[in-house]
Amino acid sequence: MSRVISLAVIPGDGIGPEVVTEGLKVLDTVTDGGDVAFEKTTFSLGATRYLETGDTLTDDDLAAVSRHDAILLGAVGGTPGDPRLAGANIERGLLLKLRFSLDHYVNLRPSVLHPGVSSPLADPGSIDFVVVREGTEGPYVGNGGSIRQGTQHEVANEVSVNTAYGVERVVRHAFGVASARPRKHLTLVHKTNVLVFAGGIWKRVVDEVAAEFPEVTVDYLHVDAATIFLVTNPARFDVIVTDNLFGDILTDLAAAISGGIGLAASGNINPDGRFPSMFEPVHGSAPDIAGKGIADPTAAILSVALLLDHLGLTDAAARVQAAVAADIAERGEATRSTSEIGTAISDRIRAH
Ligand SMILES: NC(=O)C1=CN([C@@H]2O[C@H](COP(=O)(O)OP(=O)(O)OC[C@H]3O[C@@H](n4cnc5c(N)ncnc54)[C@H](O)[C@@H]3O)[C@@H](O)[C@H]2O)C=CC1
Ligand SMILES: CC(C)CC(=O)C(=O)O
Ligand SMILES: [Mg+2]
Repeated sequence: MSRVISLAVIPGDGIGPEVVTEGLKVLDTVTDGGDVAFEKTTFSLGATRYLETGDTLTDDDLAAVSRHDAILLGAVGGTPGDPRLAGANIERGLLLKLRFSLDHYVNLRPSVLHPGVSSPLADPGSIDFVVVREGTEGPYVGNGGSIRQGTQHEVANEVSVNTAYGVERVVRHAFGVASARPRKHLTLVHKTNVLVFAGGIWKRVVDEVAAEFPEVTVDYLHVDAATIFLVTNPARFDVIVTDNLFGDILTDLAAAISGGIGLAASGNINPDGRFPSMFEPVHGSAPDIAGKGIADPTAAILSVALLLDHLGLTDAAARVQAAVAADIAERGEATRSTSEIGTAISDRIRAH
């Protein structure tokens, strides 16, 4: 064995553990007999753990997770509105704390309409784009507050933070992604007509960095118009760069048009390599279907492919992607369980 990779596994809540099981099944298959071994440590973190212990992500948890080469996460969070979780804020206290502490400033979310997948769009054309979502700033940083809370005179704010440092590094990364793709096109999505300060910095930085990438063509869309074109002409997109909030929303829409949220994978990347990057499906813990064995594990499996690619294991990543594409192509209308899908994809990898 020439290389050992330490992997922190955070199955999380709801369907998280169900889809992570299938992701690991595929990871074990694709690395079986090779010269790379994954040494996995499972971390019990999430709403379930919070309800049992009152802990969300302690300093010790964070330090322990950080010591790994990479992280695979299922999903965290309980049923929206569950009063027992009202004070916990699992999403901010766990998921965002991980992304911020590990400096995951690139949130990479590819969307591809695979052959055989039915899109809700009448005429989707070709869908093959990647959203580069900023991962450590924007309105998600917790820069807000409320006065007179709970009264009729309450005033609440949630301020979007956009630093020149933070915007520039993610924009430069997005140009690099665009430059490496055949179409070499980048679309900035924001709302510069109204959010003049936040939008202004994004527009200025994109214009400046564009000069370093003359091979990349650039355009701009307001986020509301971007939602129109994602539905009417998704083929126009190659790389989208946008802030944390717009990227969150647009990537659920991107998933929906390209076959569903069960297929959408993502990577929270620390490009500098100072911290482990974290790979996870775009979807959440889906409490409405948890425990039924019907969640689609494909997004988690494709997240494993992104993880392998990030670690430089490009052959293994390509084998997982090919097996997923083949499985999707032959899916048809048949209903299979979460485990059956994971096993079918593993079997395809083994057979090739
Ligand atoms: N990265 C994470 O850990 C995320 C966590 N959340 C949390 O997850 C919980 C539920 O959030 P929701 O807004 O309901 O979003 P969700 O993504 O969990 O579910 C939205 C809809 O998509 C369906 N769905 C999701 N994943 C699926 C899969 N793999 N196969 C088939 N159907 C799937 C669900 O059944 C539901 O109908 C909340 O606590 C939320 O905060 C939400 C998004 C991301
Ligand atoms: C807690 C949220 C930021 C999670 C989410 O919806 C996402 O990252 O897509
Ligand atoms: Mg989201």
